[in-house]
Amino acid sequence: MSLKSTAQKHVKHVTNDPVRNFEKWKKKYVKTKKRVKQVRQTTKKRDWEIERDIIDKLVSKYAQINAKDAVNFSDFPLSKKTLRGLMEAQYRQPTEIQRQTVGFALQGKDVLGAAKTGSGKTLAFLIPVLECLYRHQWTALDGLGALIISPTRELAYQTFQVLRKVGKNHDFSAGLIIGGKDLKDEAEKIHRTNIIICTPGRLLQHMDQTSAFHVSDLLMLVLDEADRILDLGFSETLNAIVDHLPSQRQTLLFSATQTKSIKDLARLSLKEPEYVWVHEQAKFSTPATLEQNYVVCELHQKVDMLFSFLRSHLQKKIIVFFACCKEVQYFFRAFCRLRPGISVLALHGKQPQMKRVEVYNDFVGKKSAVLFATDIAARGLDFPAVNWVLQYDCPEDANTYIHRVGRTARYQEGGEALLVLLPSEEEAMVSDLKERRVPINKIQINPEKLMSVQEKLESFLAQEKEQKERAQRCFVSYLRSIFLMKNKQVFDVTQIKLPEYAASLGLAVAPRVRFLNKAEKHGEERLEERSQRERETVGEKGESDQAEESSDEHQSEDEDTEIKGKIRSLLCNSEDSDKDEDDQGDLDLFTVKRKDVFNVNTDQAGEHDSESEQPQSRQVKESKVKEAKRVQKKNLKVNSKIVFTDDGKVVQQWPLVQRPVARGNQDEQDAEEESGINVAKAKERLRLEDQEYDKNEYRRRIREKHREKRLKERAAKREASRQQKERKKQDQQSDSGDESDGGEAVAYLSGANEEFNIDALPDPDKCRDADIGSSDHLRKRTASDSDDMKPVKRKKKSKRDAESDSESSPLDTGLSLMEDEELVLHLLGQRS
Ligand SMILES: Nc1ncnc2c1ncn2[C@@H]1O[C@H](COP(=O)(O)OP(=O)(O)OP(=O)(O)O)[C@@H](O)[C@H]1O
Repeated sequence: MSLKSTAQKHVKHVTNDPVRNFEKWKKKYVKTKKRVKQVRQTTKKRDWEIERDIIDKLVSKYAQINAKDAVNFSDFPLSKKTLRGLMEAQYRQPTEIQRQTVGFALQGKDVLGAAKTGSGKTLAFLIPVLECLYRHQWTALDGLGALIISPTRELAYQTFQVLRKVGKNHDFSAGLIIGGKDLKDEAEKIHRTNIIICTPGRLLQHMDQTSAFHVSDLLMLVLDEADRILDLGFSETLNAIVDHLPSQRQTLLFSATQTKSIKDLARLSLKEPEYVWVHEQAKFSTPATLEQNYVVCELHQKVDMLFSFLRSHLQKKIIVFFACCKEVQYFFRAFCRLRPGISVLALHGKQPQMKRVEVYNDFVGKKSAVLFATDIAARGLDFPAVNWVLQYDCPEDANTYIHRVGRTARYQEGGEALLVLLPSEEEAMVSDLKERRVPINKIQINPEKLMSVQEKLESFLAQEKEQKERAQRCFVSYLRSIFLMKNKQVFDVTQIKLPEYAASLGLAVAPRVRFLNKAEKHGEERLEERSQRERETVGEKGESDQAEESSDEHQSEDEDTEIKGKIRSLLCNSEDSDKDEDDQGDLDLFTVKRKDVFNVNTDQAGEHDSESEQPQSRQVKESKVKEAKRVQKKNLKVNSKIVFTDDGKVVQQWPLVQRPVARGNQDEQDAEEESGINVAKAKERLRLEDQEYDKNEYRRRIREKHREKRLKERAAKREASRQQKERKKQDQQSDSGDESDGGEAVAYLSGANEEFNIDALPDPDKCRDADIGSSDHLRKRTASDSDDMKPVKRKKKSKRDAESDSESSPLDTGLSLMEDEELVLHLLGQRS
C-alpha cells in the first residue's frame, strides 16, 4: 500500500512538471545525437575516398568499353570533369579516331593512331591524358605526369589551347614549353607542371639544364605528328629525351601519315601497341571534301601565276606553302608592295616567337587573307575556315603534300588545293601522289588571265637594296632546297633555268650559287685525280695492266661524264643559253643516274635512306677541310654564325662577319655577300678597278695641265690687248674723246650662246672688279655690240692654239719622266 502510493505520487510529480520533463527529454536527445554523430564520424568517407570509389567504378567499366556503341562521349566511362569540359567546348559526339582509340588508351594500352587530317586526333589523345592523371589523382606535388611532344611551336601552342578548353574543370597544371620563351621563367615553374606540351629541343634543354625538373614519375608520353618527330630531323633529340623517361609508361602516337617502321617503334619501346588505322581501307588518303588539282608551270612564271591567283580569290582564306624561309621573306615583302588586294601574312621559322604567335592568332581571326608559310604550318594547325591551300613549291614527298592540303577541308568542311609543279617535277610527283591514293587532277592556267609583275618587282629591287638582297637570298635558298631534296626523280636542280628564274624575281643578274660551283669543282677535281691516277698506273704497271682496271674506274668515268654534262648544262643555262647543242644528249644520259646528282652520294639507288646519308656527310667533311685550307692560304676571314640569347643579346660573334670591301659592280658584290667571296672574281674586279683608276688619274692630270696652260695664255693675251687698248686710248685721247674700255665684260656675255666651256671663261673675280669699277655698265654693253664676234673668234683661236700647241709640242703631264713612261706603257698594255 505504501509502495503504490509512493509511485502514484512520483507519476504525478513527473507529469505535472513540464519543465522538468523537457529537460529530461533534452538531455536524452543530446545524448542520442552525440552517439549518432560519433557513429557517423567513424563510418563517413572522406572526399578523396568518395572520388576513389567513383574512379574505381569508372575503371571497372573500362573492360566493357565497346567503341562501336559509343555514340556520345558520355558513353565512355569518363570523369564528370572531362565530360563537362567536352560539353562546354561543344564536343558531344566522338569522331571515328576518337571512338576507336579512346577505349584502348583508357585501358592503359600503347596506341598508334592514324586518321586523315582534320579528323580530331588531338582530342583522341587529350581525353586519355586527362583521364589518366585523374585516375591517379595527380596533384601539383606529383610533378610531371604527361608529356605531349609536337614538332612545331605553333602546333604545341594550339594543342595547349585545346587542353585548356577541355580540361578546365580539372585541377592539373599544364605548361607550354617551346623555344623562344624565357628559359628561366619556365625553369621556375616546370617542376610543378603536371602536363607539359612541348617541342623536342626545348624539352631536352630543360632535361639537361633544369635541376628541379624530373620526369621519373611520368605516366604517359604522347607524340603528336609521330612520324615527323621520329624522322631524321629530330631523331637524336628524341633518343636523348626517351633515355630520360621511365620505361614504365603509356605511349600514344598519332599522325595522319603514321609510321609503321619497327625500328622507330622499338626506339620508343612500345608494349604490344594497338594499331588504329581509321582510313586504311578508304579509297583516298585525303579528306573526301577536299578538291585537289595541279598545274604545270615554268619556274619563272610562278610569281605571275601566284599574283594572278590571289587577284582572283580576294575574298578567300588561303595558305601558300613555299620551300624555304627566304622565299617566304622575299615574297611576303614583294606581295605587300604589289598590293594584290588581300591581307598578306607570313609565317616561318626565322621569325621571333612573339611574331609567330601574333601571325598565328591574326590568321585564325581573319575571314579572308593569304598566309605565306613554310612547312612549319604544314602539320596539325587548325586554322578555321581555310578555303584554299596553294603549294607554290613542290612538297618534299607525298606525306608532306597530304599534311599541307590538310590545312583545309577539316572536320566536315570543304576546301580546295592547288599544287604547282615544274615540268620536270610532274611525272614523278604525280605518280607518287597517285600511289598514295591522292585524287588529283591536272588543270591548265589560262594565259589570258596571267598578270605580269616582273617589271614591278624589278623596280622594287632597284629602289630598295634590302629587297634586292632578299631576292638574291631567295634565289640561292630555293636552289639549295631543290639541290638537297632526296628524291632526285622529282627534284632536279639542273633543269632550272637560272637567268629566267632570277629575272622572274626581279633580279637583273643571276646570283652566284656556290654549292653548284662546288659541285662543278668537285667534278673537275675528280676528273683530274682520275687522270693523274691513270698516268701513274701507266708509268708503274705498263699498258697491259691498264686493261685490267677495275669496273669501279669505269663507274667513276660514267659518273664524271654525267657530272661534266650536268655542269655544262647548268653553265649553259646560266651564262650562254645559245651555245652547246649537245646538252640534250647529255641530259638523256643523266636521266639514267639521276639518283646520284653530282656524285655527292655514291651509294647504290634503293638503299635505305639513313644509310645513304652517310656518304653525303663524309663528302661535306672533306670539302670543309679543303675549304678551310683554302681560306687559310688566302688569309680570308670566314663568315660566322651569330648566336643570340633569348633576350636578343649576341652570345658569340667570332670570327667577325666578313664584308667585301671593294667597290664595283653592285650585283656581283651583292651576290657575293649572299654566297661568300669568289676570290678569282674579286681579284679580277680589283685589277679592273686599278686600271680604271689609273686611267682617270692620268686624264685628270692632263686636263689640269691644259687648263693651267690655257689660263696662262689667256691672261697673257688679255694683258697684251689691255696694253694695246691703252695705247689706242692714249692715241684717241690725244685725238678727241672719252670712250671707256670694257672689252673683257662684253666678251664674257656674248659667249653665252656658245658651247659652254668652263676653261674658256674669263676670271670671274676680274670681271666682277671690272663691273664694279665701271660707272656706266649698260652703255658699255651697247657699245660693245658691234664687237660681238671678236672675243668668240679670240676664244676659238685660243682653243685651236692650245690644241695645235698640244699636238706640236711634247705633252706636259706634270709627272716625272719615269712616271710618264710608266703610264704610257700601262695604257699601251691595256689597248693591246
Ligand atoms: N568530336 C568532335 N566534335 C566536333 N568537332 C571536333 C571533334 N573533334 C575534333 N573536332 C574539330 O575538328 C577539327 C580538327 O581536329 P584536329 O585538329 O584534332 O584534327 P587532326 O586530326 O589532329 O588534324 P591534323 O592531322 O591536321 O593534325 C578541330 O577544329 C576540332 O575542333
